[in-house]
Amino acid sequence: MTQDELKQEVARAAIAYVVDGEIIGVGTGSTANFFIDELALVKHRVKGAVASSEATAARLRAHGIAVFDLNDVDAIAVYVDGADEITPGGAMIKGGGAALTREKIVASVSGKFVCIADGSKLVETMGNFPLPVEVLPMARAAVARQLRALGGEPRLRLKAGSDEVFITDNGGQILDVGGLRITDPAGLEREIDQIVGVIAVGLFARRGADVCLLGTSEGVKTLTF
Ligand SMILES: O=C(CO)[C@H](O)[C@H](O)COP(=O)(O)O
Repeated sequence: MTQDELKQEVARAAIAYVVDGEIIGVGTGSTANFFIDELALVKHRVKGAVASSEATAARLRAHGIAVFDLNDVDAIAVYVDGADEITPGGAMIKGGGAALTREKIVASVSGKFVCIADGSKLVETMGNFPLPVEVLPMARAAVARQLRALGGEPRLRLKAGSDEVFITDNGGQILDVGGLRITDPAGLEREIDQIVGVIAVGLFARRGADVCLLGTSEGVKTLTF
């Protein structure tokens, strides 16, 4: 099976977690896009969705799914999103698609985080995938120095195929931090969160996944944490 077929399988499996009559939290990225397309097939069952990015909001609306502002929503039962890496303990690196801050906010008010990922995302120790850190543009160099002091190798994210700096939905910039071997995800998350100028770090350890639907050649495996 191709990686895209595995993503589609887990996206389809995640529909089992949709709660009737509720507002669903929806993540960002190619796997989340497959989920949105599956959600569209059962859209009559849900009240609508809270989106973790402008791209996700646009895709939901294109399918005729109502998009709610998080400020108008008290609680979200289920949040469905992909990951760049996930450990057997449910900690994740996210933000390859640059939506880490809004993803973290929506996940923080959600009762259950359902991670959907192809099997290549499961790792014993995170860090092969450069850790995204969203920063205020004026603090970029100062934050980068502190990330270097933690042993990381930050690189400013550019727009694909261009020399222009990538700007997030929030007006932030992203430092992709290579060279880390993340043996204490919650500790590193806390440490990076404390750096002044950081908007959010793409480590989801203190609020990790509750369930991971992992796409493998033997079918969808369900990991619960
Ligand atoms: O965190 C994310 C976006 O900010 C995505 O969930 C992550 O990058 C995985 O993406 P994909 O489903 O395309 O592999």
